[in-house]
Amino acid sequence: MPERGLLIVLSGPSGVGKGTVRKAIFESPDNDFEYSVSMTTRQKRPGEVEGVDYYYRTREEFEALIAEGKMLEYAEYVGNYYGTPLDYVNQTLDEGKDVFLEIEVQGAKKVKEQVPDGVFIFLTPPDLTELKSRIVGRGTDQLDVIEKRMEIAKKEIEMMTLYDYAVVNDSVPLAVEKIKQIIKSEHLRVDRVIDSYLKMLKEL
Ligand SMILES: Nc1ncnc2c1ncn2[C@@H]1O[C@H](COP(=O)(O)OP(=O)(O)OP(=O)(O)O)[C@@H](O)[C@H]1O
Ligand SMILES: Nc1nc2c(ncn2[C@@H]2O[C@H](COP(=O)(O)O)[C@@H](O)[C@H]2O)c(=O)[nH]1
Repeated sequence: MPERGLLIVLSGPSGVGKGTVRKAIFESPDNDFEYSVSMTTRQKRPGEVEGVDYYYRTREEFEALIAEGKMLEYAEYVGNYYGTPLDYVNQTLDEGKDVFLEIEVQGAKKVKEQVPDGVFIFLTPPDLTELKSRIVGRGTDQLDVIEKRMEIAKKEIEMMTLYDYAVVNDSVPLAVEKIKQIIKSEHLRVDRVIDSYLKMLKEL
């Protein structure tokens, strides 16, 4: 059986650039992570594709999946549910592949409780003014939603202490490189490689 893969959680406030950084990581020719597509009850935005950006479900469908224990985590964010389907994550980790989640902070906290040996990376904005201008510049949200996202962002930044690493997203290529380096180092941690060495010693 292959060694179980690593669960990588990229989180941080709305608009910091999680999606942009994650897409850049997955577009790298050397990428070998598997992306866990989330499920949401929010409306599909122009250009988004079912099964690629999200699985779009009704509230009733989402709540049924929660009741059946099919979500690794879920959170309600600005009036919609967002969550990580459990089976895909477990199957892919069991195949020895690293799974990458891009989720908001409440959900990341729940994942940490269940998978404490995951790698938890908090993406931070250079400052709050820049964060707001990124959300406004993206042009996907009405003013009231932008204000809600900014209020939530301030509380989320306070939760950074729950994470293993903080990466400032001042430049996308630099943030991508730092995240790749973090994951490479995590793979070399003694507690991750010790089992294979112990097995080798037993076989001597
Ligand atoms: N390093 C950066 N410098 C300048 N702009 C950036 C940077 N990273 C991302 N952006 C821009 O910021 C905006 C928000 O990025 P993105 O949608 O990736 O954020 P997000 O954290 O995934 O947001 P949400 O959590 O709401 O989905 C986008 O317009 C994106 O192009
Ligand atoms: N807890 C979870 N949060 C998720 C998941 N998938 C995405 N998200 C986060 O939700 C907000 C809003 O996303 P948007 O697409 O409406 O801008 C953002 O912070 C995402 O990272 C998930 O499965 N669980």
